[in-house]
Amino acid sequence: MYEREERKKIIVFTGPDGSGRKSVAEAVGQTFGMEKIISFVTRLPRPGEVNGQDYHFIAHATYREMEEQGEFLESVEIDGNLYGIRSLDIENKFSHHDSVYLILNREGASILKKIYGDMVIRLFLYADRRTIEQRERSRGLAEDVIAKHLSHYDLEMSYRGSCEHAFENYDLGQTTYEITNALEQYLQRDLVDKD
Ligand SMILES: Nc1nc2c(ncn2[C@@H]2O[C@H](COP(=O)(O)OP(=O)(O)O)[C@@H](O)[C@H]2O)c(=O)[nH]1
Ligand SMILES: Nc1ncnc2c1ncn2[C@@H]1O[C@H](COP(=O)(O)OP(=O)(O)O)[C@@H](O)[C@H]1O
Repeated sequence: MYEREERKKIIVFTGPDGSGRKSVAEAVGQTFGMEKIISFVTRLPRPGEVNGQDYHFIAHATYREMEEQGEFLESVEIDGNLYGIRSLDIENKFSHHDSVYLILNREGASILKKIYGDMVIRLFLYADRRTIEQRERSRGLAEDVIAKHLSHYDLEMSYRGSCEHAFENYDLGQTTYEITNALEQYLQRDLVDKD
């Protein structure tokens, strides 16, 4: 039992918005057979976002009810929207998988670290502000969203030194390769033959 608990890991992808956390997390998640913990959010879905895949998109009142019931492990407000992780989701995923991953801002990452300690590995991704701005624009994000994201840039960047690992992300393939190598020490690869 103790040995199994030791194997359980929570991989947190953090860093400024637009640094590539989601793109890298999806690739690395597949390699290790890790399950993503999907957050609940009160913001509206953007074009292309899928409910239950990107987020659980819920009404503000529903979020508050869940919060009152004590369902959230952590809950934060970002630019007027509420974001939270349900405790039950982590427990359920852990009953079938040894490792899970999340994409969180610095606040969420530090709350999880406080709760789960050594089980949490924080991977900090970053790129320079100009590159991030260009990426977000070519991704088609609205100008007001880009501006809000950039307004958090310096604060998010200041979290780098607190994280277990940090990766500059300019070449997606290279970053994914480096993160996969770094995670080998914590996780076993999903060695299922996909041919
Ligand atoms: N603390 C915390 N942060 C979250 C949660 N879900 C998402 N985030 C982060 O909060 C920020 C949300 O920004 P948003 O404009 O919605 O960008 P998105 O990354 O495209 O969804 C991003 O940095 C997310 O990674 C959560 O449940 N808790
Ligand atoms: N190394 C990279 N080179 C070029 N574009 C990238 C790279 N990494 C991510 N992107 C692009 O940048 C945008 C933001 O990436 P995303 O993974 O959504 O970031 P985050 O989850 O950190 O906000 C996306 O359009 C993505 O395709």
